[in-house]
Amino acid sequence: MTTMFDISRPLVTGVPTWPGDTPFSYEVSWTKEQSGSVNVGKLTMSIHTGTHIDAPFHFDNEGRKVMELDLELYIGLARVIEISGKSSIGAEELKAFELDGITRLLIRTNSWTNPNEFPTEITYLRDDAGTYLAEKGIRLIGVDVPSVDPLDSKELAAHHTLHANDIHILEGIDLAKIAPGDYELIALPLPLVEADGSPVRAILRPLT
Ligand SMILES: Nc1ccccc1C(=O)C[C@H](N)C(=O)O
Ligand SMILES: [Zn+2]
Ligand SMILES: [Zn+2]
Repeated sequence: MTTMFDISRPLVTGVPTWPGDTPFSYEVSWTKEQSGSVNVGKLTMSIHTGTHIDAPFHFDNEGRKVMELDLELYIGLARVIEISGKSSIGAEELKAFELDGITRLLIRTNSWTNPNEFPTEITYLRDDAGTYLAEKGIRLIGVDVPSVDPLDSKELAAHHTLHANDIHILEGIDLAKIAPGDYELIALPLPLVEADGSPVRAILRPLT
């Protein structure tokens, strides 16, 4: 019996990053031979690599940092819906789904087709998605792509509208094997006091 689905993208040398962003690197900087007792690893990465959350400070200098976010939102009942083959998603597409009573919504767009390369085009959220989801009571949105906005967007309309409606953002989850339905989500950020986001280990557990 499957007790959990790992929806995190593996963090490994060569993992795709935003063009021009810091490459991911893990190295043993102090070997067992050198230290006499242990291997000690060193990690270098952009926070917006693989599966991660954005804190509002990422796109708003006055915005909250990771430690100020509400941890409760990253654990609990989440609904997975699938909306494939669209260039963008807004209120119109979302209206087709029953979202009453749902706090966390994960959207499987299937638009990041080759996980070994950074995508050139993704399904993004239109401006009216944030207002519609807020009306429905959604507080966390998760997507299977690196951004909720178009990849070349500078205005980041979806990020700002979601934030204005107090909807937290989870990006880069891997939903390729996840059937639509309800699950328990766990995707906790690290206690990075100053940070604009955090990598997360995201899992879904079937409801019992
Ligand atoms: N890391 C970057 C490097 C360059 C340009 C954009 C980004 C982003 O992270 C944007 C996106 N809004 C994101 O939250 O993932
Ligand atoms: Zn991000
Ligand atoms: Zn983002």
